[in-house]
Amino acid sequence: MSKTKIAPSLLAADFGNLQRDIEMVNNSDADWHHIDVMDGVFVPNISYGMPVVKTIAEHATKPLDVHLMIVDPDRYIKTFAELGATHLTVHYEACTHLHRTIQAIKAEGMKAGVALNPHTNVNLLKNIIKDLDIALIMSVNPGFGGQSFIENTYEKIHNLKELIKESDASTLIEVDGGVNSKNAKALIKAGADILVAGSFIFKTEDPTKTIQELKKSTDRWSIFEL
Ligand SMILES: O=C(CO)[C@@H](O)[C@H](O)COP(=O)(O)O
Ligand SMILES: [Fe+2]
Repeated sequence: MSKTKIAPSLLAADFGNLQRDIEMVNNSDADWHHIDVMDGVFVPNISYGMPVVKTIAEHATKPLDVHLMIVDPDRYIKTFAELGATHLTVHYEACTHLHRTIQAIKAEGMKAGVALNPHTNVNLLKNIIKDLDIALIMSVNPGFGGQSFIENTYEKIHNLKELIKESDASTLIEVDGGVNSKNAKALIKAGADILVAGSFIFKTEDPTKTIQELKKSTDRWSIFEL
């Protein structure tokens, strides 16, 4: 099993000190910056738009994992590529022509991901899984940070892992929402490759240390203990 990646979600950062928090992630053991873009239509919240993503991209030194919670994401694929996104994830529930959307993301030189809401069955990815770099399982309803983890996520990850194996695909499984040091081990055991964590990291006194401890544990679990 390869090492689990940690992607702090900047949605939980202090926006009054955004540069400081981006630099904290740059200088930490984290692997990616996770950037949540919400439109107030697909989800009942608006996070931030292009000028903020541009600022994040200017200061970030690690891959930019952009999670689009917007309707009709095709309209903005090129823009996010120009802004510096390295990974672009769209929602299954927001795309009519998902295959075309994934092709368009790849054509812009980005890794392509599809996110599934908690109610969406992982088997719906069967006919596209080989084309996906990432499948993102939402472990809360998208739209807000700081929500409680939904327990049937483990089963969904397990089933998705089976689908990936059966299909001979190399898709990575990302989990997003309510992730912390208590559920991380079981998530990795179920098959998660990337853990997104917002509140658990940014709402602690020393986020750098929280990332360091999470990374140390996940390295140990993914390599030696599972
Ligand atoms: O996409 C989302 C929410 O819609 C996430 O990326 C959250 O930002 C994760 O925050 P926590 O649940 O870890 O606080
Ligand atoms: Fe997210």
